Amino acid sequence: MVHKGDLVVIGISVGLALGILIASLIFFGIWWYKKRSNLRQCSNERILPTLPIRMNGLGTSNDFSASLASSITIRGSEHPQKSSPVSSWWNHHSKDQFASASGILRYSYKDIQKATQKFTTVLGQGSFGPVYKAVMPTGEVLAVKVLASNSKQGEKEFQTEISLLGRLHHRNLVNLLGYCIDKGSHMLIYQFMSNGSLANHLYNDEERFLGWEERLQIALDISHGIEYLHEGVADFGLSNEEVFDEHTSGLKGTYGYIDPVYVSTNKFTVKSDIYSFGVIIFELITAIHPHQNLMEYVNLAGMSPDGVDEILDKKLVGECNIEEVRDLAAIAHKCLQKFQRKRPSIGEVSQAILKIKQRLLDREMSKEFSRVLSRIEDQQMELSRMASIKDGD
Ligand SMILES: Nc1ncnc2c1ncn2[C@@H]1O[C@H](COP(=O)(O)OP(=O)(O)OP(=O)(O)O)[C@@H](O)[C@H]1O
Repeated sequence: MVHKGDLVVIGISVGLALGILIASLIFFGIWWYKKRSNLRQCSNERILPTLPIRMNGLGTSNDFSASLASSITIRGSEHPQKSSPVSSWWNHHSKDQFASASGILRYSYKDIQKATQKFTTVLGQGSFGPVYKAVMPTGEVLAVKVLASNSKQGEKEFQTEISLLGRLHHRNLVNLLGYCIDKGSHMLIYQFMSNGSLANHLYNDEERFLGWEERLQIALDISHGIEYLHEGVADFGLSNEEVFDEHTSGLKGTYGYIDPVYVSTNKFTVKSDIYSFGVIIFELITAIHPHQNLMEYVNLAGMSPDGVDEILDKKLVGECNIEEVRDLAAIAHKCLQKFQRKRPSIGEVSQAILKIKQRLLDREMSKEFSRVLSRIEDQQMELSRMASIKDGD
């Protein structure tokens, strides 16, 4: 026989046990949900790594720079900016402006509009859109590439690309410093190259003349820049296989430099860059622009081993070693091979250019050595002449 009092005690006990069970379930549920969110956040961070903010010009020291293929800008004596003015500028702006996807700066449309004087300071035009000079309130000078407005790329996709581009650091590549995605515009913000483009130096008579040794060095620097992109950035997924195709990217590149295989197949590979580089090497040798029938001249010159002598830049005639010119032309011809598999890798191109450069340096050294020797001989003759005069006395 169960008493009424016992029933009450049992009821309370069961109620308490149920309450504790439900509370534990709720607590466990919240804990489990938080853990899941943290995990998701961690995996997102792995995809979009947060990088330290870089200041313009820091860590770069080289004379010439190249971005992929035809984008060749000559680096001048940019002085590294001290971090303090940038930091103080930072303090004067709202934090939202700098919400960065990858550690590089995010600029507002308004700031870029002001810095480019309402987009009137055009530096040049590339296949992705116009490039403007921007002077920031700190005095910092930047180059702003405004991407074509028909881009359907979403903010997240754009930021993912920025985070990849922001991880590229090489002394022969122009640094990406920031970006702007605002009012439907997509912009990339680069370190400003005060010496302008290679084309400017080759085709503008008012610019300083580029000697043979400098041109060889430029070819080598470009080669090293491309080598970093092709072989030094392992986690970028760039390989001998297709890099991207027309369906996702659209046909891009400047007429005259684009690999005909890419045009006909829409498949872009590292060998397409090799082709573009071949065109640039011939520009360095001939100072003929691709739009001025460069390829016709090159094809004619390719018919004989010394054919390049006929198309050598007139300013270089008598100013350089013709064997070195022919060797560089031979490398460029290989880069322009019709079949991509016959084109050399960028590593092979760098090695071949390096060999020419080494020969040039050896030649310079032996010239200097003979100069010193002949000076010593002159001095010896002068000494013995003086000695014979003294003996005569
Ligand atoms: N960082 C920079 N500093 C100074 N001038 C620049 C800079 N970047 C680009 N320019 C100028 O803008 C022009 C266009 O550059 P952009 O990189 O858009 O295209 P490109 O290299 O000429 O061709 P492509 O679009 O085929 O790569 C260059 O030729 C150069 O004159």
